[in-house]
Amino acid sequence: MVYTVTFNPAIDYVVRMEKLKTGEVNRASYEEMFFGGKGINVSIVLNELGIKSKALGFTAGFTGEAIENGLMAMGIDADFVRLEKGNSRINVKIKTNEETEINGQGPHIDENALAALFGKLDKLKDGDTLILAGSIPNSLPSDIYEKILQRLSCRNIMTVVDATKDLLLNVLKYEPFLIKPNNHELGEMFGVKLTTIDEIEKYARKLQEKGAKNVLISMAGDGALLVDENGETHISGVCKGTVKNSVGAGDSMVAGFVAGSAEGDYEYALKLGTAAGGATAFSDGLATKEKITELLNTL
Ligand SMILES: Nc1ncnc2c1ncn2[C@@H]1O[C@H](COP(=O)(O)OP(=O)(O)O)[C@@H](O)[C@H]1O
Ligand SMILES: O=P(O)(O)OC[C@H]1O[C@](O)(COP(=O)(O)O)[C@@H](O)[C@@H]1O
Repeated sequence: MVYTVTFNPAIDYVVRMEKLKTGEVNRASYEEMFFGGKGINVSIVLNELGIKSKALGFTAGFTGEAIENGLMAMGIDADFVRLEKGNSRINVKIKTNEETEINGQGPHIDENALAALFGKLDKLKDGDTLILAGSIPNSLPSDIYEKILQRLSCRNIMTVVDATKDLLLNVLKYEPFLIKPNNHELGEMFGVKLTTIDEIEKYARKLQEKGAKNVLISMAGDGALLVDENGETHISGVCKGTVKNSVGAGDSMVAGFVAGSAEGDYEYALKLGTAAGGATAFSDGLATKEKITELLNTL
């Protein structure tokens, strides 16, 4: 069974306008809402690819209820811990000729709620896959992902971590199966600006030296680089199309890679991940199976 954990689910409120004028009233030419947060996005795209997962994490208030109902309507199995106070986030994504995002902090997660999540994670069995994805609310310490992996380390569970900075660096010693920072996040972790593919590979290998098995570096419109667990480097192709909304492209890539590695080798996993990422970038919402297949055939 595949489990995703989203500590900080969100409703993604996407608005389009020609130009964003700060300090003025702006009127949107398009608006849409999507149920998101990184782990949830991974569950949605896995579902498109025919892989059932259970979405875990925390929800709160009326927005949390809407997220739970939305996932149920999509046929996604979820088992969130309901927080007593606050509301799940509404993340604002403003599309002009560039993308501006305002991601909320998220509700407070207290010790009882955290213990409830740990109780659910304790039920994972050998052979299960656990995908930890996204930021954590400020109320939690930055070693929370590390604590989860430490707790699971005596079981044979395949782990995927899509996070940044310390949240990611702290887990590497538990040898996650896959990590997927983007090229900017990779540079940020080492305090450097990465401009060439050789530099990106060099720093991806540093993450592997710290313990990660497969290091997948996404590079938006420039595709992705994978250093696989056998030490081989793969450079993806690039999908061609018109970008509509790249929110969730990284999560889609994670879902595609996980689905692909269950079916074939790492070269295929990278292709499916690339197609899924591109399919989301070229759609108003997340990737559909149809769009992923269309792009996969071009790679
Ligand atoms: N504009 C684009 N054109 C083609 N593919 C894209 C585009 N944006 C994203 N993708 C695909 O989706 C993957 C993940 O996107 P990226 O923006 O790097 O992730 P994140 O959202 O985590 O920053 C990329 O590696 C690429 O394969
Ligand atoms: O948990 P974070 O880092 O605040 O990110 C949450 C946001 O990331 C997303 O999951 C999209 O992530 P990506 O664009 O990196 O795939 C949105 O759905 C959500 O609003």
